[in-house]
Amino acid sequence: MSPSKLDSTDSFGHEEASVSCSKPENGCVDSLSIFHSEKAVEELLQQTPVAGMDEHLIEFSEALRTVAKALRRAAEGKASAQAEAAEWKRRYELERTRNLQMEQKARMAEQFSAEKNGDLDCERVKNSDNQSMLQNESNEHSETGCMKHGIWSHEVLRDRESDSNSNADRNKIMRKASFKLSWWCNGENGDQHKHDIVSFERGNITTAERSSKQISLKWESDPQTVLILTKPNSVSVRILCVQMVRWLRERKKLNVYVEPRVKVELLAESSNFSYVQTWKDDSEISHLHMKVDLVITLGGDGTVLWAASMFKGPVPPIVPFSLGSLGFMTPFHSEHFKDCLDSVLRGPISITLRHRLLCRVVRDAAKNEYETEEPFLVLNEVTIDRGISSYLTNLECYCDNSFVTCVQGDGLILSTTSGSTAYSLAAGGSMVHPQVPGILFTPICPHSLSFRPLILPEHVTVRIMVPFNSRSPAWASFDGKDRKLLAAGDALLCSMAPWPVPTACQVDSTNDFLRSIHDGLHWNLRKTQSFDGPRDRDL
Ligand SMILES: NC(=O)c1ccc[n+]([C@@H]2O[C@H](COP(=O)([O-])OP(=O)(O)OC[C@H]3O[C@@H](n4cnc5c(N)ncnc54)[C@H](O)[C@@H]3O)[C@@H](O)[C@H]2O)c1
Ligand SMILES: Nc1ncnc2c1ncn2[C@@H]1O[C@H](COP(=O)(O)OP(=O)(O)OP(=O)(O)O)[C@@H](O)[C@H]1O
Repeated sequence: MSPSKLDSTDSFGHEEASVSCSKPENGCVDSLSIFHSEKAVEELLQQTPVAGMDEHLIEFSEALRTVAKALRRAAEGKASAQAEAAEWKRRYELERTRNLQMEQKARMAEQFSAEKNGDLDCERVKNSDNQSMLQNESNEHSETGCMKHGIWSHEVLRDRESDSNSNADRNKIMRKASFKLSWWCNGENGDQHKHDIVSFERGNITTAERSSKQISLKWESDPQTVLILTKPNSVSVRILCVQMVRWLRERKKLNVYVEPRVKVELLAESSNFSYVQTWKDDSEISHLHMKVDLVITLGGDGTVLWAASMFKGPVPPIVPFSLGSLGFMTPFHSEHFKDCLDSVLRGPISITLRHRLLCRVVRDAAKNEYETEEPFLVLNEVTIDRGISSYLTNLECYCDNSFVTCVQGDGLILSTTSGSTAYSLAAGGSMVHPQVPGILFTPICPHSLSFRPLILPEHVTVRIMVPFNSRSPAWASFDGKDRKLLAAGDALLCSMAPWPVPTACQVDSTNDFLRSIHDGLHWNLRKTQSFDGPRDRDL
């Protein structure tokens, strides 16, 4: 610190009044020194005025007092901003730790499940009559378990489910079909499984793992249970659902789950549908991912969003049939449903791993109790907008701990790459291949000429905060649903979720994406220029 000193001695030889104002190294004045300065001015003014004292000295002292007050206010403001920043940093660290823990938990659960299944298999090999079948399985497992031929992960998800109401079913083992995933990249052969993302050998930086790979799913045991989700209030969907349920049960011998509403519709059609399974209360939905091998959606993109929203953790592969108007994420045609499902059930199939965003609302009022509201998982986007308010939205945006910008406009969209062709596109964002991991940062009608959309990397946490000086609250909505009020001081934290949504492809993820932007959006449709006309003859 280097104190700057203002000394004055009046012309009558009075005692020297010393007003010191200390200045820290970062150039900001600290509040303690300002307090001393102000006190010194106060003391100076309280001294009995000496006859004939220069009026200028009084004016000067008044001015000095005003300056000291202003400096004190500034320092107080800074201190409170620093305290707030520290608080947010703490919350950010908490969020990061929580995400890491969640990922770790998921990994451990996977490992545990794989180990458990390994044990289960061994026991069954010993005990079961059907030894040969299990022997084959166990051979397959050991092969995939060691990541041969660039194939990752053998995931056998099984759970033992005993139904207490039925003796016959008591010992029934409900099996989830196991599958393996593999992926490839142009130019790579058997060497995909380097785990270093970036290697630095002999001074050359090379990347081994890139995220946009075509992923292929191969069943290791036959799928047995299918969940069908349908768009409500559609006659064509209802008719197709009836045909599909029958075919899956009678021809494919599969267990079929539907939503309670659909079960009622099916029973109204025929009492033969009593074999169709459903759930009684919503808490059972959280266990669905352990029972279901495959999810089929009959509807448009909204039905795919609906299906994804039902799974708050891992999502089984989804086969989306198109019965909507646009169908960006629904590549399968309902007319050919038998052929499509035959080939999906047989495998292998290309899948698109659609990344989701994990969004958490943090209330200012809940500063000290971090665990407040249930997080949301979105497949398309989270939108923060002005709702019914006619004022500009004012949103402070941070990426990890760095300030990004202040959005003044109708709002902001934080989108996945799958959502890049939805609301974000309408707001001027770029279209991005769904397998590119990243967070799109797209303003809605910003009142600024230079606010271009951004794409942020996958590993960041974005924080959107409604500042205290905002004229109105903001509203957050998740895939166009569940609106939440964000009052001044509240914030929304958003990061990449560990559970993507695997959707089956018609061809592969790139082909399907390009088909969608051509057929669905008529992207870059223009009449081809004719050959006749002027041309560069001399080049
Ligand atoms: N101005 C806009 O474009 C706008 C406004 C509000 C919401 N939306 C989108 O609607 C979505 C909710 O869909 P919904 O079906 O429940 O509502 P909805 O019935 O209002 O349909 C919205 C439209 O967006 C299309 N869509 C949805 N996801 C898409 C995607 N990933 N790529 C391309 N198109 C997509 C749907 O096919 C549908 O035509 C939101 O997540 C949001 O992205 C768009
Ligand atoms: N199983 C379901 N239960 C409740 N609501 C659903 C279900 N499936 C879809 N929805 C909702 O119904 C609405 C319309 O669905 P969807 O987008 O699939 O049909 P669409 O509008 O005809 O298709 P498109 O969007 O392609 O034109 C969406 O808001 C979606 O959230």
